[in-house]
Amino acid sequence: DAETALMEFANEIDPSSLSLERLIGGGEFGDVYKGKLTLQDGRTILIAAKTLKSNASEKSCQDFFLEASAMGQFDDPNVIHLEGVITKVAPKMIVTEFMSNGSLDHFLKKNDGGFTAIQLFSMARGVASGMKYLASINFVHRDLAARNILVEENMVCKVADFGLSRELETADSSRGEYFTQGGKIPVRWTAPESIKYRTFSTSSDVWSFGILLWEIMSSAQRPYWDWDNFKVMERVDDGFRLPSPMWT
Ligand SMILES: NC(=O)c1cccc(Nc2nccc(Nc3c(Cl)ccc4c3OCO4)n2)c1
Repeated sequence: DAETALMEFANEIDPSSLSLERLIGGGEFGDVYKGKLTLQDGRTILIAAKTLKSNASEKSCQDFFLEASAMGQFDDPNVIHLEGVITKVAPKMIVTEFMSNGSLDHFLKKNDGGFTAIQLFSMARGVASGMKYLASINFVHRDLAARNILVEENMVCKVADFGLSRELETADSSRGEYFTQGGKIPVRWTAPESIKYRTFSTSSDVWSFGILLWEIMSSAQRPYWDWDNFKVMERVDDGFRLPSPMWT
């Protein structure tokens, strides 16, 4: 199960080496804090710690540790780095490197129009590089969007938030598809075949990357604007595609 997998891919952090400073976000499973971690070599690094609510369901606990065990297997400069987990005392935590500029959608909105084309392309390239790495190890993200990309002090972008990602379980390796049992699908970012047949693949992640590029070039406007999800699905099925954002 997820906790067994976790032990193989994640360090158990001694809670006494961790200090939490401020709340930086809230999520489905719990809150995210900025903090400091003292490493075994004595160095102190900035970290982010995602906590698991004490009243979390068994499924939430499994999903929480699935995300951590996924991150623990990754090793790429454009994929968020897992420092470790706390599982032996409450609250359970996932601890990662700290990305000081937060999520890409907020970063783009906050700096609306303030970036050069080179800066925007550099952010896009970083995401593409992280996703190329994930595809090379057969990981399908399934929720690639600007909200799930984190931005470092030097504007380096890293793929994060693997709550929906799954290792490719390919019945038919030539097609490399993952079948999902159910659960919410982020319609505006999801490929038509994934919505229709609930099949996800590296190809469907590429579709999501295209929507993310539109977000980058439009200062994180909402894809398809104020259309409801049914109109998005219907019009995309009919061949509609997002227009190039106006970029002066
Ligand atoms: N500057 C800010 O105010 C700020 C706001 C939001 C996030 C971060 N930064 C930030 N840095 C790293 C990770 C996260 N969030 C996150 C994710 Cl997405 C997945 C799993 C996990 C996380 O933290 C520990 O485990 N966040 C910084």
